[in-house]
Amino acid sequence: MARVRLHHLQAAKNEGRKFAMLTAYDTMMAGIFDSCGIEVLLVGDSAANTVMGYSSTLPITMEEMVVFAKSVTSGARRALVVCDLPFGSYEVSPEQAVASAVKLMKEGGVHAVKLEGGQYFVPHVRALVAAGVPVMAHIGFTPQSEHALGGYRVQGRGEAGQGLVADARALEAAGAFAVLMEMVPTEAALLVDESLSVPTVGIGAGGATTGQVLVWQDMLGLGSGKSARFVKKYADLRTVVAGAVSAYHSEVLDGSFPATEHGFGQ
Ligand SMILES: Nc1nc(=O)c2c([nH]1)NC[C@@H]1CN(c3ccc(C(=O)N[C@@H](CCC(=O)O)C(=O)O)cc3)CN21
Ligand SMILES: CC(C)C(=O)C(=O)O
Ligand SMILES: [Mg+2]
Repeated sequence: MARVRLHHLQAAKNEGRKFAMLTAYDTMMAGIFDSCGIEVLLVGDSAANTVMGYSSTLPITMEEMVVFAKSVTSGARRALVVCDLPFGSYEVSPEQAVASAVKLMKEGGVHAVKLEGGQYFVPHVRALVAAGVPVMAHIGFTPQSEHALGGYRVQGRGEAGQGLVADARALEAAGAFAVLMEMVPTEAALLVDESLSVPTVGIGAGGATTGQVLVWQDMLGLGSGKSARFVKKYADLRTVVAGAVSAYHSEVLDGSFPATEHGFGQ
């Protein structure tokens, strides 16, 4: 199958079809998701949480993102691979944004980048697009600004919905190929989607967006503890993994693993 390209995502919007996006951070999971037909893989800075154990996405570095990006692109044959620009790698200037994106494309092999923020980042998006870097914009709840936003909370309620529309339109005009919305009211996301020609992607943004995205450890039930309202658990991998690992553990202790067939003859 040929690579998913930007115009395929645009065609989905134009023709009223949907596409699915899922995070990936390593080559094996990327390969599985790709073979399932997931259109877009996101090398999310959520790797800071899901892989590295940080409590926010702020600490992850460019060097670390490059490692995850390389791992994902080596496992993805068909999916479009989008990589988050991590906190601190683009805000300073359009030039900084281009330098960071070029590194992720050159060393990580990704096809596009995603950056968090509204109208303020129009010059950054313009510079990236001019340099040949496809950009997905991320508005609504932007985890890299959790301290500025005052915590993990829904954005764009009431009057603020118009602010989302203004941001989204400005980012589209700057050349963003898609706009992702995180934790915004369903009605606000619908309004944004209707205001844009480019596709939208949602996480906790209702069903009106062209695309949906989830963090894979959330949707496959690998994590412990309570997950966000927008997560649907499609599997309980934590229980599956714990069961298998416990069986291995007890078989090693009681000597039933390895059996004869796991050993080599003379
Ligand atoms: N594992 C994981 N899943 C994610 O979806 C995710 C990350 N990590 N890291 C980066 C960002 C942060 N995100 C998150 C994480 C948690 C909530 C959350 O706990 N939401 C609560 C409270 C919402 C509120 O108070 O309004 C919820 O119940 O949805 C939201 C967004 C989304 N992203
Ligand atoms: C939650 C998604 C949209 C993301 O940005 C990430 O996984 O880092
Ligand atoms: Mg992210």
